Amino acid sequence: MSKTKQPISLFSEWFQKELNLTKVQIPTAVCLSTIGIDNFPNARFVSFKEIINDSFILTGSLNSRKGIEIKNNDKVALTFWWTKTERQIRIQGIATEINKQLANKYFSERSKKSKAVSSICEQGKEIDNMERLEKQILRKVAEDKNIPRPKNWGGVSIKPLRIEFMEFKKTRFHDRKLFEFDNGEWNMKQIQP
Ligand SMILES: Cc1cc2nc3c(=O)[nH]c(=O)nc-3n(C[C@H](O)[C@H](O)[C@H](O)COP(=O)(O)O)c2cc1C
Repeated sequence: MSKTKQPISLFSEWFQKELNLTKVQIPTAVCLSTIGIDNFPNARFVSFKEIINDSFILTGSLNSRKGIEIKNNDKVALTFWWTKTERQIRIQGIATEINKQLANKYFSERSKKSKAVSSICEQGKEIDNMERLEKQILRKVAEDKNIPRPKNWGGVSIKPLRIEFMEFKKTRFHDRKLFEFDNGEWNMKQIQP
């Protein structure tokens, strides 16, 4: 193993390059994998917000399936695939809940419609009456006042322990750099494609 460039700055560099080139609607999409209560892995796309203190921030409902799974097991994975630069980034790390102030900040940046959906819906629960639920959301949007952050809406900060950067090559001899955090520092090894 050799010491090398810090992976967080490499991530930011790669992300910025993709953002400069891509035209996709949600370039921040990332696959979040959790370990289910039933031990099945469970994956879904979410939106990557930003890096704070070398950790990756995501937001959403805390008592949905992903929230419950993270509370039960804080080991998670993130997988990015960027089509313009043909790069994949795989991250494994430990998730912790972000504080209320930060959750308030992210919630305040959401559109009124998103705020209304988050405050009315219990993400993942079965719908008894679709029409009633939609009406409740519309009523909430129409109310001429600020919608406060529901207690069950927040975010997680994922502290990475392993980050793999893969550059896809037409030759199939893909470039793979695996960074592992050990004893307070990052080590890198080049791994076979
Ligand atoms: C591109 C994309 C971005 C998404 N962003 C988020 C997000 O930032 N937060 C979130 O809770 N759900 C987001 N979702 C919805 C999730 O995929 C998922 O349906 C929801 O979080 C419920 O997952 P759960 O039942 O595992 O908790 C996004 C979906 C897509 C396709």
